[in-house]
Amino acid sequence: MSTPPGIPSAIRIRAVSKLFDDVIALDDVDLDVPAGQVHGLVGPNGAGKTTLLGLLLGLTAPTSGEGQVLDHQLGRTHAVPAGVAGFLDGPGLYPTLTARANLTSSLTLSGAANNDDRVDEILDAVGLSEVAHERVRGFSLGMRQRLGLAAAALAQPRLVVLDEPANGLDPAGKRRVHDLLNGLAEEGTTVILSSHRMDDVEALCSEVTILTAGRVGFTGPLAKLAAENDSLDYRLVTPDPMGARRIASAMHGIHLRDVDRTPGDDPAGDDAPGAAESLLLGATTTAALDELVARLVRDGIAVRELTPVMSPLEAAFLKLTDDQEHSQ
Ligand SMILES: Nc1ncnc2c1ncn2[C@@H]1O[C@H](COP(=O)(O)OP(=O)(O)OP(=O)(O)O)[C@@H](O)[C@H]1O
Repeated sequence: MSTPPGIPSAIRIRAVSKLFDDVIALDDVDLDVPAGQVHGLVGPNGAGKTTLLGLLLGLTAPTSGEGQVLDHQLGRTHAVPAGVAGFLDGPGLYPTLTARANLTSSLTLSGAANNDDRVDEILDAVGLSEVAHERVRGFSLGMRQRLGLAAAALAQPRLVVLDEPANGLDPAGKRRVHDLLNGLAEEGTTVILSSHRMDDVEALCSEVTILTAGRVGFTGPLAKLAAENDSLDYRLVTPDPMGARRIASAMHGIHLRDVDRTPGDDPAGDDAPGAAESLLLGATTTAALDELVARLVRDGIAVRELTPVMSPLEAAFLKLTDDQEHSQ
């Protein structure tokens, strides 16, 4: 998906390949990320995600192709390019310094004036105020992740590049990280993050790039991914599975997969009136699904639950990965 007219581009990469000896880590990659977007990068192990993030951070240069990251040409740089912040393989922190001292020293290193209020604010945002004066060497993985993110945000970057930012975080820590990243994006910062956690990517990102074996399998809005899926599977929970089956089987765009009784839904036994069963069905379009619900309701068949078995992102991820495995 190219950057819409009028919106500045944060990342514009064209035909980039990266080889490590005879290993093709990236193969003819194009990528456009407009300023202010939270963009997800997903793909199986070895797909080239870290290599791509490394290029954005100036850690390595492409073998061929070209690209612009903020105002810089893609290439190996001595330090992370101005305006860019982030980390690969966990944040670089000083274990013998306190959390607070890590942040103030990262400000000093970046040449910015010390700003106690901003440091306090950011420590609070990542939920580390209470341990601000403790040495980082005693911190858990999740606490280090949050402190690394705080250091990245403190630099007031225009682009944040993150590898698995929610790694090791408990649900509360994850929510704080999500809030911080969304806050950065609202202020106009572009965020690009790589993750194996599809739920994180779906919660945070408006657009996603799926890499398989170094190539871009899909890039664009998550909504487009959903629309492009041939068929998604849904679980329908209803007390009248036979009635629902009859209606679903007569409909275009709906495919019955199987019937299975939902565990724990029927404590009174199989013959209990109103016992709910779940029906697995595929829907080729959301319109077909809407029509199914309308018909069920019209026939007085209760719909207790209708949920996707797999998200569009997960489904696309698996399909692209399968296609790639079969083509090898
Ligand atoms: N420095 C390197 N030297 C040699 N090969 C490398 C190097 N870095 C990456 N590779 C290879 O390039 C390919 C892409 O690796 P990369 O780490 O970018 O994938 P990834 O998508 O980040 O994987 P993961 O999800 O496992 O972190 C892999 O085959 C990897 O072995």
